[in-house]
Amino acid sequence: MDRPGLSLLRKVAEGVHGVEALLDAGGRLLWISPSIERVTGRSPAQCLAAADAIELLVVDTDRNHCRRLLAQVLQDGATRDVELRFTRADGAVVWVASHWRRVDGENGEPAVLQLSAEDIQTRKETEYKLLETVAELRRAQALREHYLVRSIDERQRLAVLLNLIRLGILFIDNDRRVLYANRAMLEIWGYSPDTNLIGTREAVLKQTVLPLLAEPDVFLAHLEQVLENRLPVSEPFEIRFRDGRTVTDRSAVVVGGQRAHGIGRVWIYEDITESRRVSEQLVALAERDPLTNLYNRRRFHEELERMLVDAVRRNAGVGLVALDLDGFKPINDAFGHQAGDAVLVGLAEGVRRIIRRNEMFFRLGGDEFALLVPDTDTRGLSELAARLREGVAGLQFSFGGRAVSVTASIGMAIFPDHADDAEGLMAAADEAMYRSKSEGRNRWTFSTRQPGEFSRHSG
Ligand SMILES: Nc1nc2c(ncn2[C@@H]2O[C@H](COP(=O)(O)OP(=O)(O)OP(=O)(O)O)[C@@H](O)[C@H]2O)c(=O)[nH]1
Repeated sequence: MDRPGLSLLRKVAEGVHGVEALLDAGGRLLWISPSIERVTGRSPAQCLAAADAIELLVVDTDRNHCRRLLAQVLQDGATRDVELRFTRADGAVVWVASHWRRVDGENGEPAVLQLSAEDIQTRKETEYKLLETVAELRRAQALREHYLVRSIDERQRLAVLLNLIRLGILFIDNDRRVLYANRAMLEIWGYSPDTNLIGTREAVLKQTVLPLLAEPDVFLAHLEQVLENRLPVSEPFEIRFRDGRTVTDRSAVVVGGQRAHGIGRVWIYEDITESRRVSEQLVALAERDPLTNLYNRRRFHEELERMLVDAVRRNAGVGLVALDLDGFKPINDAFGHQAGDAVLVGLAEGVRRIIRRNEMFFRLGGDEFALLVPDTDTRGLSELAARLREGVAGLQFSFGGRAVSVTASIGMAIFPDHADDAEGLMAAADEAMYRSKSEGRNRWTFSTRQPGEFSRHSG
């Protein structure tokens, strides 16, 4: 090639955009294009002055690979393309796409290596970002799947649990549609166990359940009160069913995870029929005499105290009537215990018929009875006593073909005329009753005590 052609070629080589370099077999730099300065911040002169250009320009982890490539390309003449990293003068790393090619010398000159390198840093950064984004997406996806599996498991566990418990659970969403109902809810409200209520409107539910209720209007008013007032938690409400069941309901607004306002309302139903029956039975056992079903001595004391407090507040009188059967033991002895029982039951029924609704009759034990009479005075109590005496004496029994009757000795005292407390009143009525006994039985007697005169006449 002639000289002008050579200088033109040099100009072209020096003006190339990418980096072009020539290296000998020892890795020494023979020539490098000025573009190296744009890519690495090092001038061609600095590069040429370096004893080992690979060490100067290539990051340490890629250097050995470069040296091997150099040897291989020079040896077999096959071109190679590889992405590697250059180090910049400021310490930063620049990715380049490099092309390695052997250039054979003319006239016996040794072959040299032509290295062409394109700056691909921007592309690499984009690639990295993309990879990071993909990795992030994969992690998020894995996490979502993990939580999905966990939430399905959780839901299964919850569904089994909710179907096992005896409380009815109903979840109504903000569109007033059923979102969830457990088995106990279906049972309480008379649905078959396989009914699917999900999506059913509240209004439709109402239509099916109202006919089951003893007081549908009361229930509707309760629903309205809870829903209109948007009560966060409603108080327990008793729902009475026509078949005799009693169910309580309570409800609460459910606040969603992300929404500040509620996402619906959960209703809890509890059938308390059985527990109510048992507790009523227990109360009855505790305060009633099993033979006559009259209130017992325990309830007598409670009522006496209560009536006295009430009487003081209202400035009224309370009458206490003590009633003891005459000659009861001989009935037991002659006709047996069962006959005695029949007399006690007959007496209870007979007295119940005589007394008014606000008067309370108690069996204190054995053949001993008591009556509490609110708002009374001497005259009222005398009239009652007369009716009682007659009523008892008029009771007719028949045991073993023999007609049997009983009489009662009655003693009376009035609060506050004869006593100013419960104990005093009982002592006064007892004393009067014993006077009836000692004066011939089958009669009624008033106490002669004065308030505060507790034990003067006792004994
Ligand atoms: N059949 C029966 N007898 C009872 C019951 N509780 C107590 N008694 C009996 O009632 C009798 C009460 O004795 P008393 O008060 O002396 O009998 P009474 O013959 O009426 O004597 P007076 O009151 O003096 O007339 C006793 O024989 C007890 O065994 C009961 O639940 N059933």
